[in-house]
Amino acid sequence: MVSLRLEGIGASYGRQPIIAGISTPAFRAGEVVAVIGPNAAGKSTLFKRMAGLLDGPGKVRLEHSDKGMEGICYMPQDISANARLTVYESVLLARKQQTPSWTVHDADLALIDEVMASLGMAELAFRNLGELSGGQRQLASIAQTLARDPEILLMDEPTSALDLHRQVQVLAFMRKLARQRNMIVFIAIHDLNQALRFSDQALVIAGGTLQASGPSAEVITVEMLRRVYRIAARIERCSMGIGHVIVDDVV
Ligand SMILES: Nc1ncnc2c1ncn2[C@@H]1O[C@H](COP(=O)(O)OP(=O)(O)OP(=O)(O)O)[C@@H](O)[C@H]1O
Repeated sequence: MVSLRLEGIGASYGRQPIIAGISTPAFRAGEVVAVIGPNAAGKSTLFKRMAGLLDGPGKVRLEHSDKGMEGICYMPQDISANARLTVYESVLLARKQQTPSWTVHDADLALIDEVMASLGMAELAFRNLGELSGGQRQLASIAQTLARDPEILLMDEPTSALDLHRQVQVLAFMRKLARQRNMIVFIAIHDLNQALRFSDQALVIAGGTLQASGPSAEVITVEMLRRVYRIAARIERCSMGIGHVIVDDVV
């Protein structure tokens, strides 16, 4: 089963270094990894570097991968939808871009139906992309990404435009899918309570460098919140034993 480790990763825009020296332990198939940190910390830049969209020092080390770098799929934060396609067509197109032939098989259609049903968006299938709300566009983008059948998924704030019901639906689905399909799912996310609930591991990025990594409950601590986010907070366990961040003030 696939594993991924970062070794001294860096990236720049022009001459401006944005991230540097990011090394991690190995992440394993089935894990959801929350990538957290303040605005402009370098989370999207890290994803672009991991997906091979930016050059830079360091290595993305994959082991036991069937697809190599081809299996890394990046879902960007900004999702424009100018194409005159229905949601279904856009998901099918995303699926066929990954395969050598344009022939559509029953298995392709079954996978798309399953993904759209699991995301609770079957009723959007024949709507045009251009007429969707922000949240609906985000769901369409998630479906397109999943139809590519990635081994490693890099999702940049995939729930930022979704209502609470859909946030939980999508994050719970991603966690289930990571385990079922033996994927590693990295999710850049600002909601630390959702990170505590739905991720196995967390990476904290600030100022372009790695501040902490490890099991989410060990990484998202009162001390880290003060140091990295400059907030005074408590972390209290709910009746289900999951930690919740309660913010008292900025520091
Ligand atoms: N195309 C670009 N050209 C130049 N600088 C860029 C470019 N894209 C991002 N940056 C800069 O790189 C830094 C890191 O940006 P990045 O988008 O990686 O942060 P982020 O952690 O994802 O932030 P956020 O949480 O606000 O989405 C920022 O200072 C940003 O202004």
